Amino acid sequence: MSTPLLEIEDLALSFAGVRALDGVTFSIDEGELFAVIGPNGAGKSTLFNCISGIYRPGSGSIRFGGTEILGTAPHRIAKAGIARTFQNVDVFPAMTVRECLLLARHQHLRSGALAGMIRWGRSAREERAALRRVTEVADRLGLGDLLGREVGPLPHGVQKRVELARSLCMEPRLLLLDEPVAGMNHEETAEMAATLSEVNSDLGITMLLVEHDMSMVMGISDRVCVLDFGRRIALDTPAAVVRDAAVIDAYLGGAL
Ligand SMILES: Nc1ncnc2c1ncn2[C@@H]1O[C@H](COP(=O)(O)OP(=O)(O)OP(=O)(O)O)[C@@H](O)[C@H]1O
Repeated sequence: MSTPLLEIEDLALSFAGVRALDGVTFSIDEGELFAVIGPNGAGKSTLFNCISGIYRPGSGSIRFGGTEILGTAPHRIAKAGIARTFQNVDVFPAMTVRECLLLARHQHLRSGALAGMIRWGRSAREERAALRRVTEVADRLGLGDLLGREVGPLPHGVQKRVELARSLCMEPRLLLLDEPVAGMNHEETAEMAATLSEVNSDLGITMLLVEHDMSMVMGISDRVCVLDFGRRIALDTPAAVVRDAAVIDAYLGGAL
């Protein structure tokens, strides 16, 4: 059997006595669309912040592609292939969609400013490749016609797409999606769910999704992990999780 892409083992983190994560263990295989759900305060965002290196857990282990990443700086974790989107749209409003995506893509350009001045040939080639990649991603996410538009005035649902596009421009192996359909209407939610499924199956990008919209989660996820008060109370297929008595009691009774 191949090594899982992400292995979370016995992860624990407390804030002033509050156990935000309490011995959480699970692993995600390459290519999976994996969801983490649970009531408010269950520890979902804390988990994301531990994986992306923003929080340092008190104990446990996080292995990515077989390598321990716990204690690694956030920019190195991003460079290693873990990208994330945020619960609240976090894009620069005065930038155009193209500028926004190029900025993300820049992380992958090998030439720095000085190298760019000395070896402008390679730098120019990389810039052209970056533009090509940005255009491809924008087209895939239905943003092709909006590349020259400023992000600020765009509708919320489109801004969420720009955020997704930005993370895809980093060519991640693992994408952490923090409430990708929060604040979206029914139609936008259905479109985003279809896009995430496509990106997962067509580009083979493994996804870890946190989301409160249960019909969306259950419709697109391969497996679902349920947290409650920082502890894992279930880990199974969507069909099994919706029938789990502990999950219904802790969360789904209210969410469905
Ligand atoms: N920086 C922090 N300082 C203190 N307590 C925190 C901090 N971050 C999270 N917590 C606490 O840790 C627990 C888990 O919070 P977390 O935000 O991870 O939950 P969540 O599942 O993401 O909730 P939601 O669905 O509302 O986003 C909560 O009790 C929260 O109050």
